[in-house]
Amino acid sequence: MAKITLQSLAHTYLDEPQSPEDFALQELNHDWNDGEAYALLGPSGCGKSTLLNIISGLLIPSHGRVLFDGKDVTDLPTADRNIAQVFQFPVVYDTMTVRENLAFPLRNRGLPASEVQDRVSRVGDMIGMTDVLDRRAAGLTADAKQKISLGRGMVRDDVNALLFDEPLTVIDPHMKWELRTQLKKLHRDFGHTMIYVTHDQTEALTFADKVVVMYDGRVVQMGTPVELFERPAHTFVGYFIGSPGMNVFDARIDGSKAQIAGTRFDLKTGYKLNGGSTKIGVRPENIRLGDHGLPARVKRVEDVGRHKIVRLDLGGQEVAAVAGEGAQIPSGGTHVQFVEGGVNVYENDWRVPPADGEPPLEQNTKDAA
Ligand SMILES: Nc1ncnc2c1ncn2[C@@H]1O[C@H](COP(=O)(O)OP(=O)(O)OP(=O)(O)O)[C@@H](O)[C@H]1O
Repeated sequence: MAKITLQSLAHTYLDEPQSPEDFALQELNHDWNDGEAYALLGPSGCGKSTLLNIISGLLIPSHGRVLFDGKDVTDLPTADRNIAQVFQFPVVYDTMTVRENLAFPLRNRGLPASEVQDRVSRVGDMIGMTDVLDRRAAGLTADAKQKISLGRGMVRDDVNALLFDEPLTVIDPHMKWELRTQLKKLHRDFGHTMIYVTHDQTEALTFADKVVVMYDGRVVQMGTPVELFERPAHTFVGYFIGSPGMNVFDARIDGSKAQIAGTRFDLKTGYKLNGGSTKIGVRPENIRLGDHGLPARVKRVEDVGRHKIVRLDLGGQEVAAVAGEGAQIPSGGTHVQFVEGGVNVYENDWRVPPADGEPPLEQNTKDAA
């Protein structure tokens, strides 16, 4: 396995870029640690495939370098990077059996027959295809063929990295869950460096140690699922992660005092700001309804099983709050309060940490007084 370093990496598909908007990938500098599982998450067109293709060698970046364990591989073709890749759609040899397909990357490298057999039966089990190992791939469904592709990607344990580009798109929902669990187990057992591209937050958050969130050609945050949830570095991360996403309010902030829709309140901690546009982000899970706080009006209540989502109007801004299954929701006028530690402050859409430092993350969910 290898540590992957991206040095001043950027990419434009244009020959003569005129402005930052002409870049599909804005400049980034990152280390992807050896043995960690990363998810690359973001909406369509944000640059995920561009970045993955640069790492895999399918695309030579217009700017910057890619290093594997300190060795510059920027100009090396995919075949010389010693990586395994699984794409959105199956790549299998139809004339071969499932077993031969799975064994192919191992035989190619001259592994002894007994080792090939061992690994193939283990991977066959992992993808739920033990019973059909001796069937030809030609007659199988697209779903089954994609499982073979996944298995082939996972069968070698000597690759620098395993790269997945939306590999579960054609898999049925139950098997998706199963395969994700298996991929996680594979990572625990073998410690591959894995990069998994997806636009599905559930997939990203359940699979990865670290999630890399991309937006508009930029990496806006690289963090653990808890960090992304509790401290979104950019308002986009707050909005994109979570269901519903984070509420983002236009706010005036002066030291430790804030004002939303004409009502002032105490943030309990100060923020050093530089005169940019300021916002406050609060997760729906960190909003309580009651007799005190910011005046709001209940617009509707959505019952989603284990909890309710309350949609409110706060001075013209829409707010979502999560309430317990049995909670009594007032109709019409009410007040909203923010849970202490559940408030994030943003300037020009980037998070500003409290001036006196961050409290530990696990203490972040105490109820407000
Ligand atoms: N071969 C290409 N030539 C020109 N522009 C491209 C090319 N491939 C991608 N782009 C552009 O680069 C930007 C990033 O695309 P990319 O495919 O990397 O995004 P993505 O996040 O992987 O999207 P998706 O999830 O839809 O695959 C988009 O604006 C896209 O139109």
